[in-house]
Amino acid sequence: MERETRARTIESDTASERETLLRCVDVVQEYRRGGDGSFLPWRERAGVTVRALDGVSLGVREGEFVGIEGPSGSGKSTLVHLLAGLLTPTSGRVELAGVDISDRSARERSRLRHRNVGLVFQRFQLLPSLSARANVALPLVQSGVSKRERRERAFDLLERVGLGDRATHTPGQLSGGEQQRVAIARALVTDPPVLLMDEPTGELDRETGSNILDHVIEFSDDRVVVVASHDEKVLDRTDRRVRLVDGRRDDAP
Ligand SMILES: Nc1ncnc2c1ncn2[C@@H]1O[C@H](COP(=O)(O)OP(=O)(O)OP(=O)(O)O)[C@@H](O)[C@H]1O
Repeated sequence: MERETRARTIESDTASERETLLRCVDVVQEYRRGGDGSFLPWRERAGVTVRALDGVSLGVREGEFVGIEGPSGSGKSTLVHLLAGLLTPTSGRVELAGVDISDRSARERSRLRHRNVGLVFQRFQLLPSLSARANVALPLVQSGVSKRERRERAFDLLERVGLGDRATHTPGQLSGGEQQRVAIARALVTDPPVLLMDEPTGELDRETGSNILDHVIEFSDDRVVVVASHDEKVLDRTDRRVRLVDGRRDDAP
């Protein structure tokens, strides 16, 4: 469906008809230097926090394709990681598919993420020893889908991103753009209600990037898609943009 038509359809729905599948309220995210909580030399212990997000709120309804824009270091990736439950906020609340995940254990967040979220990262995070098809099928193993169905669904997704003839190649035999397309196919294979992407088109040429976005837009019709990007061609195709500057929203929410 064309962007304009979709935007009108969404506007004409009432709030109660379209569920807010993703929400964060007043989230603050601070990192210690070293970020992962690793040991710090005593001299560095004082004043070592970086406030990456400073009171950000956002709600995304099903059917919406939302872009997150902002300068480098403004907190875009951090927000995507929080919405995916890969991080828990220093303060504030994150809800995924109606569940408050802010204080859930890592295991529970992982379970909710697996059920609800497809993720595409800046670096593709494919397993180097597996074929493209096995990489795409991987999330289905955890879901208990039969081997035959896994292969079929993975192959179907690879065809949709234009890589049907590369199904048996390993990531090392694929270009950066092809690996990115494998990563996008893997994010879609479980048919998740929420798709989160961090700079998904960085490695893609204009035409391939545009084709991939066509798939994503089709996919977003009754789901949530959030994309963090510097790419105007991507942001132009979203329903709305959220702008971050220094960890705060700089648009009119
Ligand atoms: N693991 C970490 N440990 C410490 N600081 C971090 C960590 N991750 C991000 N930061 C800091 O948090 C701030 C926001 O980073 P983030 O990666 O979210 O920004 P971004 O908008 O995605 O940037 P880019 O567009 O360059 O990818 C930056 O100041 C960054 O240096």
